[in-house]
Amino acid sequence: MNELCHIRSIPSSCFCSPNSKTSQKNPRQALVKVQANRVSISMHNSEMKVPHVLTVAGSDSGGGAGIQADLKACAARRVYCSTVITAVTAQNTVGVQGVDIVPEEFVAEQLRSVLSDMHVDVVKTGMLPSPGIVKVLCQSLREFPVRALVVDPVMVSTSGDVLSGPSVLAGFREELLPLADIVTPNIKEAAVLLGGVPLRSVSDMRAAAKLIRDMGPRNVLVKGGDLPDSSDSTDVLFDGEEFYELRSSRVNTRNTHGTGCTLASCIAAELAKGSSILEAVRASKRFIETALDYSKDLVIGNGTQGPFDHFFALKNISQNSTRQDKFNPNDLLLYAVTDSRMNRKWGRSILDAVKAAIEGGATIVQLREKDVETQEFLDAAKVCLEVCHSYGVPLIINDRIDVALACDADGVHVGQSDMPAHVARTLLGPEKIVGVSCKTPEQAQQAWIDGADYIGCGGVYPTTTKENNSTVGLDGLKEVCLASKLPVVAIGGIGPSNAHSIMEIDVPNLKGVAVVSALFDRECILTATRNLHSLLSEAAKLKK
Ligand SMILES: Cc1ncc(COP(=O)(O)OP(=O)(O)O)c(N)n1
Ligand SMILES: Cc1ncsc1CCOP(=O)(O)O
Ligand SMILES: [Mg+2]
Repeated sequence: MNELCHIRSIPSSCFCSPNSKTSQKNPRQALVKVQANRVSISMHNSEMKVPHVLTVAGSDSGGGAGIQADLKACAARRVYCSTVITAVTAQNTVGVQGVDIVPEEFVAEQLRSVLSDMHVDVVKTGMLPSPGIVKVLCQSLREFPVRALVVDPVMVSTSGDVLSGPSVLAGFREELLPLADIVTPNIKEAAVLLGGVPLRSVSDMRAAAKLIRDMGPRNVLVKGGDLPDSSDSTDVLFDGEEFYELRSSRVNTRNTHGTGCTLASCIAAELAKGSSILEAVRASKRFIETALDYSKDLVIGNGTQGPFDHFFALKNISQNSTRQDKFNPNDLLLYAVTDSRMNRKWGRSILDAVKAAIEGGATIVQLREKDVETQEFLDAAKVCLEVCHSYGVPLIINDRIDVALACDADGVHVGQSDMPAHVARTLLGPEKIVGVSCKTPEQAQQAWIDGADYIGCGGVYPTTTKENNSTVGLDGLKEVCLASKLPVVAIGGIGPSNAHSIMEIDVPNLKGVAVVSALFDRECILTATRNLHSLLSEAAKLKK
């Protein structure tokens, strides 16, 4: 049995377990526990919960990986991050020019400074360059238990330079991994942990995950980004019972330096916020995919592997715009729009419909519930939001700004005769997503002025889902796209038989299709969504 508390075995309302040594060692936390007995830190009469990750890793002078990546990842995920530095590397986008290992006594002192004073939820480890450092870390974790331990078994840099030699392997296998809640090797690191047998396929990754789990960690994520000849990046998560194959599209870019550190830090940050392992991994993979996509053309350094931008969400702010762009236009690829009538016809709850669509690959979801009572709509929106967020998928509410505000949804979609888009923007603030329906170039230009994030253009083809809805056809769709800088999603009568003709329109801001009946008026939503998603992914690749 692991000495660390398992993340799922602790109720989210309890930070310090009653037997936690931390609460005895740290008078401030003990005070908090007695006074408040819940997840909070008392400060000047106000209570503020601060999820906290401690990263134990090496410094990268180039700023792309290591401690620097961890700090940026945690900040981007809105989690506090403290740092224990194990080594200082002289490093850039070309490679690692030098490594200076911090003496193990001083690593121990840093650990004590942080853990004896601050309430750390999750420890994440990166470069652990000597057996002595692995040992002092394990001692500290026993002395100051935390809620979860994420081990990124960093051994070789992206440039191929060795960061931790084979001397640390025994400490990893015997002491550190048995304490870990999750370990995140890439295929090379998994091979090293298992004594050198190379991994060449997803089935090798599954076998490796099983063998590594036998070393003691509760979950193993084998990252397949380096597998040759695959168009997707597939990672295998094994929790001792189930295997999950988690896919993301491979972004064609040189800027991948620091992805391993960032992924592990994001997982740690999500665990610190209370997510389950599966939710944390899913959200983190999605974060990396989006960050790489936004950063694919960045030029930092002259080497072969550049860093990427963790703060893509602030992109528009840094470009002097007043609008904060937390929205990724690529999310519009497969926009699933629910319909209460169809759910009723097939005897499904809104939640079941949404779950199936997300499982099938929907990249954004809209609740379009025209004839449900407000209370029912709000309750459904709340549970759907949880599910959507556990998959990193945004949830948009159709028409009802009040419902969007009440459940803190990611945004709203309004039509030309609904609440005007500029009013929706004012009510929701800069961080939420506002989508607006447009049929004409004039409406498309106004959508930009009003502060919308995207345009829904249609009906492109005739539909029975929306009554009295005139169609714009492929030409009308193209005109709307050309009239605006905003990303556009096509809607109306779209399904597997005609989605390709939409995606073939040669305009860069046409990002995907929004679909109701081709997903929700089907016997199996999962299969329908999966089929359409694979078709759209292929079409999007051709567009790039
Ligand atoms: C993505 C997307 N595009 C367009 C619409 C249509 O919205 P609207 O014109 O307000 O019509 P209703 O959906 O409210 O009937 C949409 N919902 N989503
Ligand atoms: C909401 C909406 N707005 C324009 S067409 C449409 C309905 C799209 O539904 P379907 O995908 O079933 O044709
Ligand atoms: Mg509407």
